[in-house]
Amino acid sequence: MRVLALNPGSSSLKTALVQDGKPVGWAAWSLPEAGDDTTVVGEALDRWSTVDAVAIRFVHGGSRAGPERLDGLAIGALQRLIPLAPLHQPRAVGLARAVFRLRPSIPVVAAFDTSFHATLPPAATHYPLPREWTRQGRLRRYGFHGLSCRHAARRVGELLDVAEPRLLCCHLGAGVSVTAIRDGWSMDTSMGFTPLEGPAMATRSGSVDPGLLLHVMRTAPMGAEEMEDALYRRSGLAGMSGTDGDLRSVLASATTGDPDALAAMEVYLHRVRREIGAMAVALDRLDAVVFTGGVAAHQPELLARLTEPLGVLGIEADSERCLGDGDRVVSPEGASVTALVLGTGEEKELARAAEEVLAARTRPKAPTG
Ligand SMILES: Nc1ncnc2c1ncn2[C@@H]1O[C@H](COP(=O)(O)OP(=O)(O)O)[C@@H](O)[C@H]1O
Ligand SMILES: CC(=O)OP(=O)(O)O
Ligand SMILES: [Mg+2]
Repeated sequence: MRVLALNPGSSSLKTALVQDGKPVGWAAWSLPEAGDDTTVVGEALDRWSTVDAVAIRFVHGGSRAGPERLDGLAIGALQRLIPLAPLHQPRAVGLARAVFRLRPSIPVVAAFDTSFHATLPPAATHYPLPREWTRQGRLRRYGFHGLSCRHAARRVGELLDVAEPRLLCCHLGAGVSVTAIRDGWSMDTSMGFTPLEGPAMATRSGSVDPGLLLHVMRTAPMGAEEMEDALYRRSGLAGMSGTDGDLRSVLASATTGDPDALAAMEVYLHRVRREIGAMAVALDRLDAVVFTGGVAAHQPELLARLTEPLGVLGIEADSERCLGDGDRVVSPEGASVTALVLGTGEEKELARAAEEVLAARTRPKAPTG
């Protein structure tokens, strides 16, 4: 099956043609350079003319436990989740609508970041808020980067000779999260109700004391839109350093001795380390730590600096090994935890989801009686 995978991230739009599980074509844009949804989809469908299905990454799927085939009704339901993932969900909805417009006969499958975390233990999903707020089960922690985590768990299973591996998946892209995974199951994760919780990100604040936000609301009153803009688009590395938040820009400013950029890097690394520590306690032992996402792929030299103070958890990365290519072990010989850099497998997981959903639809029904 030839699946066109569409992966709208917060700083990029990645597309791939995946044939029988193997990516055979790839195109990516930095945002905001990518054209409008119809142009992107039109170009992809022209480039890879024979496509059996389109798979789209939706970061928020609410309580959906697995991928699903989209129709107009389903898109409408996903559109209602836009306020819970304002950097991602509008583009995913727009891409789906563009495929329907341009090629109404191609099946479109949505795969959700949140589905991987649908089985999180209750203690990891529940917010300590008034019962009246949480009773319906909607105001809870959902978790994100699930397609990336699923791929990381799959690769660790293939690469390490360990039964029921316990691993941490550190996704370092424009969004940043850390997830504890036990034998393929999510045990805890740093992102929550929205992809705003957790470490500092490219333009997102990550976790801040809610009391600080209350204070700001009182002293500099602003509406929800303005607060959303500040927390999602004007905070994180961008807000701290005065750059666009791309790690390349922050590192370039830090190299010139810019004090804000230097401080931003320290805060960024400190907050990722803190989440690594927090997630480790969701596992009864630690076999592996995976670094993935654009930063792990393109700034692997940062990983030795990131892991330097993590010896207390047995996590180490060797600076020479970090500089290698492809999926690789970066921990030194004899380290108690295997540290790996893995390519981000979201597009492969998208294609797999489309194959699963469409195979289930065409499979003949088992005879009854
Ligand atoms: N070609 C590249 N060269 C160097 N760094 C890159 C490159 N592409 C991405 N990055 C780094 O990866 C980060 C974005 O990660 P990525 O996972 O692609 O983002 P998204 O969250 O949009 O999916 C950027 O901040 C940048 O530091
Ligand atoms: C969920 C999320 O933050 O995704 P990305 O890193 O692709 O922006
Ligand atoms: Mg991404």
